[in-house]
Amino acid sequence: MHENIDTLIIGAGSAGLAALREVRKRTDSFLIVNDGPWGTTCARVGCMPSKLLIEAANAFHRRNSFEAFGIRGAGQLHVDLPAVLHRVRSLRDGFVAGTIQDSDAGDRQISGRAHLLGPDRVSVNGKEYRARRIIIATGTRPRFENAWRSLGDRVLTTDSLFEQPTLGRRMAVLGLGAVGTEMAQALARLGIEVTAFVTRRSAAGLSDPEVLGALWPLLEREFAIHVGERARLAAHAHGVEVISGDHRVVVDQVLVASGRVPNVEGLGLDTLGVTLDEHGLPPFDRNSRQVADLPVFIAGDLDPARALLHEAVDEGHIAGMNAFAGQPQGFRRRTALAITFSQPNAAVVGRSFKELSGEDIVIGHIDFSRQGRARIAQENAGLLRVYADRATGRLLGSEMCAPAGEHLAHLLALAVNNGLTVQQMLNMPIYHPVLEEGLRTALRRAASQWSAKGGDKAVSDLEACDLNRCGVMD
Ligand SMILES: Cc1cc2nc3c(=O)[nH]c(=O)nc-3n(C[C@H](O)[C@H](O)[C@H](O)COP(=O)(O)OP(=O)(O)OC[C@H]3O[C@@H](n4cnc5c(N)ncnc54)[C@H](O)[C@@H]3O)c2cc1C
Ligand SMILES: NC(=O)c1ccc[n+]([C@@H]2O[C@H](COP(=O)([O-])OP(=O)(O)OC[C@H]3O[C@@H](n4cnc5c(N)ncnc54)[C@H](O)[C@@H]3O)[C@@H](O)[C@H]2O)c1
Repeated sequence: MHENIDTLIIGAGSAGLAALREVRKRTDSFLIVNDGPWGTTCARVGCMPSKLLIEAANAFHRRNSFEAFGIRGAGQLHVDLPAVLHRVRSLRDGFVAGTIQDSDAGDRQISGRAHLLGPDRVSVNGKEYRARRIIIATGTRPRFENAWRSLGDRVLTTDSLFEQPTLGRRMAVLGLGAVGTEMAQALARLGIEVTAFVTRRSAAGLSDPEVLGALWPLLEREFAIHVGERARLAAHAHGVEVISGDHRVVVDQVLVASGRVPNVEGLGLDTLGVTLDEHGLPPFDRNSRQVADLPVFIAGDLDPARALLHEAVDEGHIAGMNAFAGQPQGFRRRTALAITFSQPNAAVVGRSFKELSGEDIVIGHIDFSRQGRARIAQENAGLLRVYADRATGRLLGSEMCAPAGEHLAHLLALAVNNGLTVQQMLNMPIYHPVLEEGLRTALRRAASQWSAKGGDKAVSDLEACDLNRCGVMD
């Protein structure tokens, strides 16, 4: 026995729920299937609880600049970790409840693990469904070695970190991608003695060695970083021993942040009749999300190319729309934008330094250690670099670790998205005193390289115009 439906969505994360919004506009004959807890990775164990922890950590960290501001008594403050974690969960639960409520599909949502039986057949909880269209959005899970399970709650991932009633005094963090960088700094700022283990000198997804070179010592000022062999974990009388080559550290708990793996096991992608790649994924078009020429679409982090919330949501919408299009359409994707919420914020906008390698580019920079507004706020650290095409002056990308970098990165993304040149960016008004003046310095330095005279002062931000026709006051 089987049931016929029009559309079946596998996975109710941010991508699956975005697809659901499109599907509901087009048919009532749908089913969304989710394995495990509802409420999305982002709200439950990802973006939201991590930012909640970071905000608490940064609030406490601000006490370190109080003396400089002339505010005394900061030494009296202390962190109540159970209270911090309670607030994280409490607000997080509200975000999760909102997500569940907004996406409620009544009896057309079921809990269970879906297995494909072919491009139009899916089994869930022992029942077979035949669907005209299938959207697969099963996301990822933290990379975790089976051997570590015996160490119980001493080895955490972001799936379990925020559920802890409290945390140990000493923690190791494996990996300094976005998760590791954000969490290592936040835990250190909450007073935990953190040692990060990495296999190579890289952090926060930065590819520009100068920007990484600016961020690295700032991180090292807050927690120890060991670069070496892949870390091994062993039970120890006083916790867990983390071993990397000759380097050994005993900690109370370990946070594994060494990446995420796509949820493809047991999904039955091999029944689609197409060749799977080394990650177990079928061939699909990144702009239309269609798998080969099948009525099957892929969305979200399952495809690791752009494993970020706004991209997962875009992909869900694209998949949902294209599932009903006679001829699936390719959508122009947004300018790349990735922000790691360390302090200073690390960000990559547009094309990264690595992606531009070998191209004829002009680079402008600003070192925030002497930037006015950053000094006023006692946040004067970091480096921002902009990359522009030498031939056209168009801004191509940027990498940074900068105070309020999250906002500067959005401004730059808007410019890259709209194909603006460095000179066009310099035409925008910039207030005083703001951090954007730092960005302007970087742009001016880039612009000065097109000037015959060279040097910062050779460039005017305003384009010359006929005095009779422009610059007239109303
Ligand atoms: C700690 C952390 C912090 C993050 N912070 C940010 C951030 O600040 N900004 C940002 O942009 N991004 C952030 N991200 C990334 C963001 O969370 C993801 O891009 C997003 O959640 C991906 O959504 P998704 O729908 O692809 O996957 P998910 O939300 O994981 O949804 C997939 C769903 O499919 C289910 N599933 C799996 N297999 C099956 C099956 N066989 N049958 C049925 N259901 C199945 C899963 O259980 C899950 O519920 C963060 C991630 C983490 C881990
Ligand atoms: N602010 C944000 O937008 C944000 C925050 C967190 C996560 N995310 C997203 O979630 C996804 C997962 O992030 P992530 O940081 O877990 O993964 P990641 O793949 O970005 O980083 C993992 C890092 O761990 C290193 N590593 C791998 N094995 C290791 C080992 N054995 N020991 C030490 N280091 C090891 C890798 O070289 C890599 O640098 C990413 O796609 C990221 O974009 C985004």
